[in-house]
Amino acid sequence: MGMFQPVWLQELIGEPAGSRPAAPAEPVTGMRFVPDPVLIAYASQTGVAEDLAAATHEQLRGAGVASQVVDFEALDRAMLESASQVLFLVSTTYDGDRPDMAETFSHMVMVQSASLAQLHYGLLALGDRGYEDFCGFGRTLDAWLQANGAQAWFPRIEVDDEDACALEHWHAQVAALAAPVTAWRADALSTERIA
Ligand SMILES: Cc1cc2nc3c(=O)[nH]c(=O)nc-3n(C[C@H](O)[C@H](O)[C@H](O)COP(=O)(O)O)c2cc1C
Repeated sequence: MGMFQPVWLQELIGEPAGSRPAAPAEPVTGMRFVPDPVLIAYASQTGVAEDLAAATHEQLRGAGVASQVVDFEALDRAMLESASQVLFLVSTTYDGDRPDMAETFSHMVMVQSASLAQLHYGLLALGDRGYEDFCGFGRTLDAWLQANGAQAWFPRIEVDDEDACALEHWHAQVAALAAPVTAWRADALSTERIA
């Protein structure tokens, strides 16, 4: 085979190991929302995750991204299997347990498998390092999502006692996901003006 293979052929036949320098690992997809509405799902015991879900909803509204807030009481497998992008905000209570509003979801949905290969998500896990099982429910939920094929946009963000840095990191990640949407809309608008 000559040196100048078309790219599609190189991809088809592959290349011997070590024939080109290792490329940096790339995420499965870009860090961006697609133009579907974003589902914001929260599980909260004392209201912190609920308030953060509302703040995230406002943030997306400001960025021109449609979103819908739902609590874990209303969340079911069918909703997740038909969603393309979800932001989860969940706390841990009792001894590393889920909030009460996530009880049915835990017992009915998380004990089974689901088809979540189409799902991209971000997860904010609220907890307190003073408890033995830090962010227990957030970690269990994350493991279940991944085991069922869902793809995280970024590693789970864990929040110790409402730590401001971790919360800033969450909002920055949401802004990064929304930025291309905002840029795309601005671009479409300017194209319309020119036309
Ligand atoms: C009774 C009680 C039990 C808790 N148990 C845990 C726990 O096991 N692990 C943990 O990481 N955080 C635990 N926390 C901390 C909460 O997860 C944290 O305060 C969180 O911000 C609460 O969010 P929420 O208001 O949305 O429920 C507990 C808090 C309370 C009041």
